[in-house]
Amino acid sequence: MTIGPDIDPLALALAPPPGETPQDRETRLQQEREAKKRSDLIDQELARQRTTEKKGPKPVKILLLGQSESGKSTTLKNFQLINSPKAFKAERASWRAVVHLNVVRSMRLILNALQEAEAYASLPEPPNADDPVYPALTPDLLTLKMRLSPLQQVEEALLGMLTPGAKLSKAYTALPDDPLPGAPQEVSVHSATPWKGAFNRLMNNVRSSVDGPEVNEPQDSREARQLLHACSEDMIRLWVDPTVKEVLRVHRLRLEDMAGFFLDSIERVTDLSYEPSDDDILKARLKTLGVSEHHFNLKAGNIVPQSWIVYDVGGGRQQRAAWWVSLSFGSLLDLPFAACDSVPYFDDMDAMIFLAPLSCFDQVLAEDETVNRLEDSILLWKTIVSSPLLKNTSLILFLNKCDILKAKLESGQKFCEYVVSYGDRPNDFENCSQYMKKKFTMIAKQFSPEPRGFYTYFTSVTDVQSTADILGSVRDMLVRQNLTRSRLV
Ligand SMILES: Nc1nc2c(ncn2[C@@H]2O[C@H](COP(=O)(O)OP(=O)(O)OP(=O)(O)O)[C@@H](O)[C@H]2O)c(=O)[nH]1
Ligand SMILES: [Mg+2]
Repeated sequence: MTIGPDIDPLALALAPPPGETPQDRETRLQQEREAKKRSDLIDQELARQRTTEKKGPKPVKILLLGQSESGKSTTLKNFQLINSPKAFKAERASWRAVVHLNVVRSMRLILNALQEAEAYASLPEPPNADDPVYPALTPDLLTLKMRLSPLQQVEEALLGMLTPGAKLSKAYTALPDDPLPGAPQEVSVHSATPWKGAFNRLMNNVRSSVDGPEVNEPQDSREARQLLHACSEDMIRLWVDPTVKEVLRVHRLRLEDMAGFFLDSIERVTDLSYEPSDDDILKARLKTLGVSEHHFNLKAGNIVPQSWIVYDVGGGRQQRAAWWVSLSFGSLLDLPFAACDSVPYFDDMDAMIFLAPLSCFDQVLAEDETVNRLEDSILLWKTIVSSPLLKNTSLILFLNKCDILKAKLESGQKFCEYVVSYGDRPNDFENCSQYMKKKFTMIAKQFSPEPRGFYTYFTSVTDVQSTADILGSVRDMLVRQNLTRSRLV
């Protein structure tokens, strides 16, 4: 057959074969229907791939876990410092307010201890044998105490500016052995409250000038800083006073071991031109409530930037109750306090960084003074590694606060008095830290439902450089892990 100009080749190709029987026709139509179905499926798959490519590859998800004050938010700050330095810098004004709140809280703890010493002194009867014996307060100290009363006003003003959602956590009152009603509490902020944004917006119109660092600063903020600056000398006098040191010793309050300690830098941090350094920001303490997610674009070597999401949670006892719900039911977002705008699931995490502060071997929980902090960390670790929901999540263990552990051991604090199983091994950092590493590793091996990636680091996450190195190797390891997983898929 020849094809002439009046013959459509397509119609010819689609035409039924000559001499087709009804049965042949049915078979042919059936085959055509199946071919169409296959073609539609391929089209759908291509469309899905195009959408996924537009959205970019699946982000790497990391969950930060650990008890309160273990260093989760400080680790997050390191992520921000490395990966979003501009945003980190832009938030300095907010962190300055937190540093100031930390100073005020330390001061109020001292004033509270002085109050107790005064109350004991005024008792008509001599105290019982096991009552604390406080030194007599000098008239000079009583005057200082009175002169520092405006600090409460500073605290209220700073809190009010940071966010109406910020509140004084009840947790602090449980710290001293016998807390007085009205003891200064720890400042916390709910992760649902965009506190840094709110404060920065307040400061938005602030511009630098030769007259002062921030001429358009809101009046409340300026007044709070001026008041704190005016109290600076009195605060220093109070902090270095030998009677105060003795009162604190009797009160068993070591402020220098507490989170957010800035009393050795009062003059610097209350200066009117003070800008917090990176180290100050890492040291500043703000208790986390709820869950928050933070997005980063990370670049490793020649690999295209990868999107990472880091989840920070509150580690207090009450906050943890919610983790258990998540470990049982999956979603963090179902929790009443969650602040995430997408739905994060524990079982969808690529890795979990668990922070166990080794230095807390001689401390008890703020929420329950019958519980040793290190023991609490070990139990928490056991529960988390046993969770079936996290069985595919790589475990990254940060044995944290190594700087404080070293200092404590060097000052003669005995590890074996608190960790009895440590026995008569040497009381030095090398041996104590390796002992704890073995303990945590054994639990991970024994209680993990399935074999999984497990990496341990000795950390001091307030140290910017060493933490940057560690987070760099965590990043490389997760990039490799993801590549291996995608090849396997
Ligand atoms: N010296 C020292 N201080 C640390 C270290 N890690 C954290 N800190 C300090 O410990 C305090 C508590 O750290 P955070 O990161 O706020 O603790 P968190 O785990 O987020 O606590 P919650 O929000 O209550 O769950 C902060 O003042 C930190 O500066 C460390 O390795 N060394
Ligand atoms: Mg936190």
